[in-house]
Amino acid sequence: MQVRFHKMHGLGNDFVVIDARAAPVEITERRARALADRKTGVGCDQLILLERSDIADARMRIFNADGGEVEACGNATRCVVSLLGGTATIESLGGMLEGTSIGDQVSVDLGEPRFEWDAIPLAYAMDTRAMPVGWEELESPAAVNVGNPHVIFFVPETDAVPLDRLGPLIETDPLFPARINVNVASVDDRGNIRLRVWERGVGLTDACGTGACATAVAAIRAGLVDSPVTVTLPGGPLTIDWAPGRPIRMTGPATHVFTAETDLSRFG
Ligand SMILES: N[C@@H](CCC[C@H](N)C(=O)O)C(=O)O
Repeated sequence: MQVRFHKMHGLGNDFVVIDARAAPVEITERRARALADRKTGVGCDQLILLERSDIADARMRIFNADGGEVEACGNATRCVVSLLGGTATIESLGGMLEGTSIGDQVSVDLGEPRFEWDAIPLAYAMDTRAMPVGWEELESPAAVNVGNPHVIFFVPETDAVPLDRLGPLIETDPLFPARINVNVASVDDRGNIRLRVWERGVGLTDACGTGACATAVAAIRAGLVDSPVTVTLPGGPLTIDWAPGRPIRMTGPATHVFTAETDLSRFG
């Protein structure tokens, strides 16, 4: 079965986007994992499937490179808005999203963050501003759900953290029944944060839009920075705007790399 796909990225966090609004496409966990494989498939951090929606311009389904379907992806949301053009609404497992493209920049509204321990979700009750837990030098994280679950460690220097070793340990810790995205952040000043992310179901990525949102929200909530704040990831900067009781707004680039066709039956 031949399908057309778009290769896109947001600050290096890359996607295979299949537009299945006109003709349904079946994606299984095995097929998503095979498509995402960088050696034998097309290669991407996330596979994005666009379907028809009765309540929005499109329904966005997100599959991590390990094949698991998840609720939210900030960088992919910007890419999908730029693909749909102008101002677009998107239905997702994480909630209703809305965004606008202005040149190569896309601004998206990701809804309100959740802080309750069972909304993260955590295995048991604790204060999500500073949780009394730690993994080696990473201690007292905050947790925020921005459609998907994030834990955030504020550290003096992000590059000094062995995230490739600690990321998988934290992602799969029983404290996080849905697993978790792991963020390590350094606050440079009241307008700037540096961030590295170990993504659930993927590993280290060049950028994570929801990670930037969760980190900015945790830092604003802790009084460490002011909104809007620039969050700089290895792939580049995102601007995050948030105040309590308001939705999170993220602005950054969306890049279309190429459009091609592939035979889906190759991938199981
Ligand atoms: N790259 C994404 C996040 C993708 C989903 C995440 N790995 C999860 O499992 O929740 C982003 O830009 O937000």
